[in-house]
Amino acid sequence: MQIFNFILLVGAVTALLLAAVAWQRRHAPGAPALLAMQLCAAWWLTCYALPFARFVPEGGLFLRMRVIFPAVVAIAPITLLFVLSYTRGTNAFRPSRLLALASVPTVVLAVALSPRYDWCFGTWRGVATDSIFQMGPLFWVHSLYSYALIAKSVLALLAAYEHGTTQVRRQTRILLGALIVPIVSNVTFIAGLSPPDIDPTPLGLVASGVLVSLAIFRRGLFDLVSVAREKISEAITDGFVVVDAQRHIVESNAAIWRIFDIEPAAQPGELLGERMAELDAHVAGEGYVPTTAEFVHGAGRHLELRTFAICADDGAILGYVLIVRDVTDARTTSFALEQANKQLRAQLDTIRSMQAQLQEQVIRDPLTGLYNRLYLADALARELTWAGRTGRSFAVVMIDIDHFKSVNDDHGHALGDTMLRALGGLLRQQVRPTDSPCRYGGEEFVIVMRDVTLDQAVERIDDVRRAFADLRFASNGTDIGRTFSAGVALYPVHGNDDATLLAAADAALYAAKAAGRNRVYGATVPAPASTA
Ligand SMILES: Nc1nc2c(ncn2[C@@H]2O[C@H](COP(=O)(O)OP(=O)(O)OP(=O)(O)O)[C@@H](O)[C@H]2O)c(=O)[nH]1
Repeated sequence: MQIFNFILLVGAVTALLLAAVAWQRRHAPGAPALLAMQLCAAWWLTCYALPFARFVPEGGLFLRMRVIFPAVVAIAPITLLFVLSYTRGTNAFRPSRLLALASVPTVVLAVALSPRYDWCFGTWRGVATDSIFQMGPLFWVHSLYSYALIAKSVLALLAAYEHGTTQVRRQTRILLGALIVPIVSNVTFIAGLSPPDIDPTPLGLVASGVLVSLAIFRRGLFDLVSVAREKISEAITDGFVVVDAQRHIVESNAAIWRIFDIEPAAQPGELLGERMAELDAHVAGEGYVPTTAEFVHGAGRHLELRTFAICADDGAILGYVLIVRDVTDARTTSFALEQANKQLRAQLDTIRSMQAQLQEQVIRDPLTGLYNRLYLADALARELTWAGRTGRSFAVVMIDIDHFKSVNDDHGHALGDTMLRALGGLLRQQVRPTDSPCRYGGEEFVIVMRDVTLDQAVERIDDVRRAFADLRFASNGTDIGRTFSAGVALYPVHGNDDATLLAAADAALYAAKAAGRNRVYGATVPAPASTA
């Protein structure tokens, strides 16, 4: 019996040592739960090792049971928490889940410790060391609940084993052993296979502690994973911070503090909003949605933020991961590119407008500003197409200033130019936007007039004729003026192509000149439309 007690005490010390190791690695997934697990085991083993029956002969064993109870009821839920945090890689749990896990043990503990209802849990028959424990209904509720949780833990470990790496498989193999040994010893006790006054469950816990030490020290249960994670998190240039559902900082890497240029959090648990308010806004409030955002921090630092929620199986949010990338360089480059693009676009606009100017120069007569002969060819082709398609008519008018040679000869070339410009101005003013007035060459002008009858065209040109005849030009103290003659041909009456129409208009002009000048003749109407 003394050897048995000695083994239990050694087991208790081992459990305490394991709890100390777990405390040192308390940020590793599973370490806090393992710490609690080992404290329970140490408590259980110590109570078992102490000779209660010797101190209190009457009911000493029952007293021992009562002192052990907190550890007995807590160990299965804590084991499940250990396995879940190890397999999921996080120590974060929803409070409602923790409460649900604690509910049955709390009720069992309350009933078992109450003197009135303690029989529900079990009774001791016999006296002192010869007593035998008779399990009550609550004992079975507690046992079933504990076994359900342990079964869930075993299944979670098996799943981790199935999907895990070689390293994880080695660890889970040992952890499965550490779970199964106490189960076997406990089943032996419950099934009555062990001596009635000896519960081998604590011995199972001792063996379990030995296996867990093996997993920690030989298989790097916490070290390998956390060291690798640390190395990776410090090596990556993106900053990250992990917060719980209440937005307390759980984990972060050096890059995030570098990016924000602030002192790292001394220890986990600080509020994100107090350290990095810009980030907090993206995960605060109801109705979280994953974010990809860009914002400017401090003096022109461009930061790109991505957020993810960490969710429980039922979708409830346990926390958030925020990843921040400094994209200042990329933005500066793209800004420079944008500027260069702007400049290029401005240059392109200049080239385009110069091109348009050149085009205008190609089709314009520089003296009068009217279209030139080159444009006339295009205008006539366009009108022919339009008239052919619509079945409408158009007129071709040819104008020639009368006795223009004498203006040059008697008053100088400059006055001749002024007169040509004046007629150009008149034509521009008096024709419709759809008409095309052109300088045909020398003192000859051609106008293409869209959608007119012959009479309308003659009438309009006659108005211009009168206006031009009224113009006076000063020369050496005297006023001089000139008139023009014009011939009008109509599509399709006088021709179906440009050459025929121009020839018809020219013939009418010739007739007008021959009839005494200063008049407008329609091509088919020999009689003058008007005379001066
Ligand atoms: N000032 C000036 N004169 C021009 C220009 N182009 C042609 N001329 C002159 O226009 C005159 C044309 O005269 P003619 O063809 O003989 O005809 P006209 O004197 O007008 O006589 P009719 O047409 O028969 O009434 C010539 O003296 C050309 O030198 C020009 O751009 N500027």
